[in-house]
Amino acid sequence: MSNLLTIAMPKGRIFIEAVELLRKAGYKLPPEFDDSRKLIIDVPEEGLRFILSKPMDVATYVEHGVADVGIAGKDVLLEEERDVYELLDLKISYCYLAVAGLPDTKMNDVAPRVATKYPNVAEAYFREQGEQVEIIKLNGSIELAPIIGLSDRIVDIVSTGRTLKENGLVEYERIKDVTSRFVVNPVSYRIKDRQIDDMVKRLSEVV
Ligand SMILES: Nc1ncnc2c1ncn2[C@@H]1O[C@H](COP(=O)(O)OP(=O)(O)OP(=O)(O)O)[C@@H](O)[C@H]1O
Ligand SMILES: O=P(O)(O)OC[C@H]1O[C@H](OP(=O)(O)OP(=O)(O)O)[C@H](O)[C@@H]1O
Repeated sequence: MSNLLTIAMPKGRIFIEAVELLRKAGYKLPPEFDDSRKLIIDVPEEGLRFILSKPMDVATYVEHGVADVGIAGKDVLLEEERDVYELLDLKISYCYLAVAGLPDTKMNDVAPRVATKYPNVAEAYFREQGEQVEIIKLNGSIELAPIIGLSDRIVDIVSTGRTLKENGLVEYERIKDVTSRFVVNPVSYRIKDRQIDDMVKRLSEVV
């Protein structure tokens, strides 16, 4: 195991906010963070190794211990239920999970279909509502599904609401608020408790 604390960072929209937060917490991160294609960036002066992964994969790296800690969306943690400790709500990348569809439509009585990138979240939500639905897993552009007749409803992320609006869809129910969380591998937390507690403390002072 490396002496550096390895942190799995989500590429994409959370990345910029997460880097900003770390800098606010006093970590000196080199300019290569802001414009790089590198997937592993060591910052030995801070005792840190960053690995840059797809947002959906952060908790996988942390669960397997190849990253000690990570920053992951609550949506991903709800969907995947990984064996990681969620130590801090970083309160960045705010959005929420919602059920949406075409306006003024009812779900099909027979085998209603729900398209989503979050099959487990959607399944659990409709089960709780006592509705049996067929889940159709998509990987993006979820809003297409009801428009072209692939599904009756979608379960997806809403932030500004612009994507729903511009595609003529409306929100039916709000499922869960989502922000990014600081997650930790349980074994790393035992072995590198001092480094991890220090990071949690510094981050919690700036969230
Ligand atoms: N519109 C949004 N506004 C704010 N936060 C969002 C939004 N969409 C997603 N998020 C949050 O950001 C995380 C990463 O979303 P992003 O769209 O960058 O990932 P992705 O769709 O998995 O990546 P990619 O588009 O590269 O496949 C999500 O897990 C969620 O927590
Ligand atoms: O309410 P808004 O501010 O419009 O944001 C919501 C949109 O953002 C996300 O999509 P993303 O941009 O990640 O694209 P994707 O379709 O590839 O998932 C999400 O899946 C919605 O489509």
